[in-house]
Amino acid sequence: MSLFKALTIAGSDSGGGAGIQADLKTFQELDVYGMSVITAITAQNTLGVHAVYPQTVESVVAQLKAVAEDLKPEAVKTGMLFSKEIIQAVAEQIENYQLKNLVIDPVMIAKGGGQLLKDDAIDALCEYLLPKATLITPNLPEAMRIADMKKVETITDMKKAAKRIYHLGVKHVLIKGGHLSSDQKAIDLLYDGSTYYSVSSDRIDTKHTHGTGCTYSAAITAELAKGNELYKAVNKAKHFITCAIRHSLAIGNGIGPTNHRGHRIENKEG
Ligand SMILES: Nc1ncnc2c1ncn2[C@@H]1O[C@H](COP(=O)(O)OP(=O)(O)OP(=O)(O)O)[C@@H](O)[C@H]1O
Ligand SMILES: Cc1ncc(COP(=O)(O)O)c(N)n1
Repeated sequence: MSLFKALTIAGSDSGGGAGIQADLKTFQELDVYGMSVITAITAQNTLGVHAVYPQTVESVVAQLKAVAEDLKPEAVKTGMLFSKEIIQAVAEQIENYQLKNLVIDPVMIAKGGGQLLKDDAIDALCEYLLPKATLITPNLPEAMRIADMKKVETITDMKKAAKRIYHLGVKHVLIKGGHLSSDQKAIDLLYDGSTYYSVSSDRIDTKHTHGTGCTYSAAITAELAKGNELYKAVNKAKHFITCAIRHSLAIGNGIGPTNHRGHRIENKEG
């Protein structure tokens, strides 16, 4: 049996619910061998981000070279990238090693508060990384910033933002609807430059949604690593994240994490 490999380039969440930790748990659950390049260490728990310690560009490049030269991932995702210097270095190495199936989760602000991408880094993300990517997965506030719109709050806004982001050079845009009003389903909108696809689930009534975006983009990356085409990978990942939210964990005193074993519980695998 083939063993597929996926790489996450992201920040560490000491609380284990988001970032590198969520990504590696997701890869493991989906039977994909996981590797990591750590861009920043955060001191974080369910209540928020206490401190951010960015890695040097030298450290990020060394980690990426070590993985790319030996282990050769079939798919790669980026999460917290923090600065324009790190973004530029990551983009150069992705080009250098011709890494394919690139998924960008443009993480900006943590759910509990805490800036994970500097304001002056958004332009670098658009200029250097988007043209190399198979998919970008912004939530509504991130879509608003990247599309340079005043608001993204409705499905109509999401369609307009997706088109604007597509024209920055990325192959597909998936705008996540977790932040839509709470009486609406959890509708995500996928756009490939010609057609809009709705990827939807019932909205689950829980406050424990720490790491939903990281887990979702990691699941898409794992499914791409296994050779699934994009639309199928997104649909499989939507099932994975919905199970993870339905069985999310009420641990800590704030916003608890999703449960990466949720899909097993629903399949009665224990
Ligand atoms: N309450 C919910 N019930 C069901 N699905 C949800 C809920 N909240 C979010 N989702 C889904 O979870 C996925 C992640 O979307 P979301 O908008 O929460 O991302 P995000 O804000 O980037 O997450 P985070 O910043 O917490 O990592 C999407 O598929 C979204 O529709
Ligand atoms: C290292 C890291 N990466 C990403 C997130 C976003 O996740 P959330 O918005 O659920 O806090 C985070 N909190 N920490």
